[in-house]
Amino acid sequence: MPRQQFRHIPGLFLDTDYFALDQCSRLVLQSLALYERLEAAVGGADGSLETAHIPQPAYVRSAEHNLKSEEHFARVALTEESQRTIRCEYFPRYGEDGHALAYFQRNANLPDFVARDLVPGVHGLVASEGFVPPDQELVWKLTMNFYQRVNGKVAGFPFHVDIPANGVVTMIINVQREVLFQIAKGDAVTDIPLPVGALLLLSGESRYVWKHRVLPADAPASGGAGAIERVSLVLGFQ
Ligand SMILES: O=C(O)CCC(=O)C(=O)O
Ligand SMILES: [Fe+2]
Repeated sequence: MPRQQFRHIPGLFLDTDYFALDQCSRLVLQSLALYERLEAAVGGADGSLETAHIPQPAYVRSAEHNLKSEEHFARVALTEESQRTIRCEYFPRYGEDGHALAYFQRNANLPDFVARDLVPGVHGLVASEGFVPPDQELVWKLTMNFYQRVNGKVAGFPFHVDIPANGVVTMIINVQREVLFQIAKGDAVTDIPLPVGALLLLSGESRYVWKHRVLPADAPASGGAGAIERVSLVLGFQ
């Protein structure tokens, strides 16, 4: 991994070109197809959404006055190849307008394309980097983030710490659009631009103590309201 480290941010690693552009395009198409299936499954049925409490450390909550701890989700079952049923929690609006999130827990619930095209390489990476022994079986968690155009911008993700259930190590795979990622502890904020194809790995202090966010990005001139303008895939393991 031709990785970058950040001397003052323990546990953070960046590979700016983990995936080639054609691999990213494929992952975007596969993610968008899945998004259509999630939306079709919930069918605008706000009434049937359940409530989840998303724990955040007190220092994140007090700094982000508008941060809600309650989010609404639907349990969605999807049929993959070979009639395999996978289940996820789908949050049609996670925190802010224009952000939808699907959360897949455990290997048996990973979408086919993620299990086939993403996890083996990422498993190899974390093993070769010494985060896990080579033969250790890992339990994977996947968050798919879908960001829409809102008021001329591509929606972002406000400051947060990834919830413990996401895994001991979390990795953001940026597949569609360059964005500005920021990571902060106290008042010290570090800007990290993520190009398409980047993999950013958060472990240790950077994962559990520092908070991070993705800023809204400039939206392209063309493009309809409601279109997904950015997808990110976040993998974690336990
Ligand atoms: O969309 C991104 O790049 C960041 C996503 C993120 O921080 C998360 O899913 O926890
Ligand atoms: Fe995050």
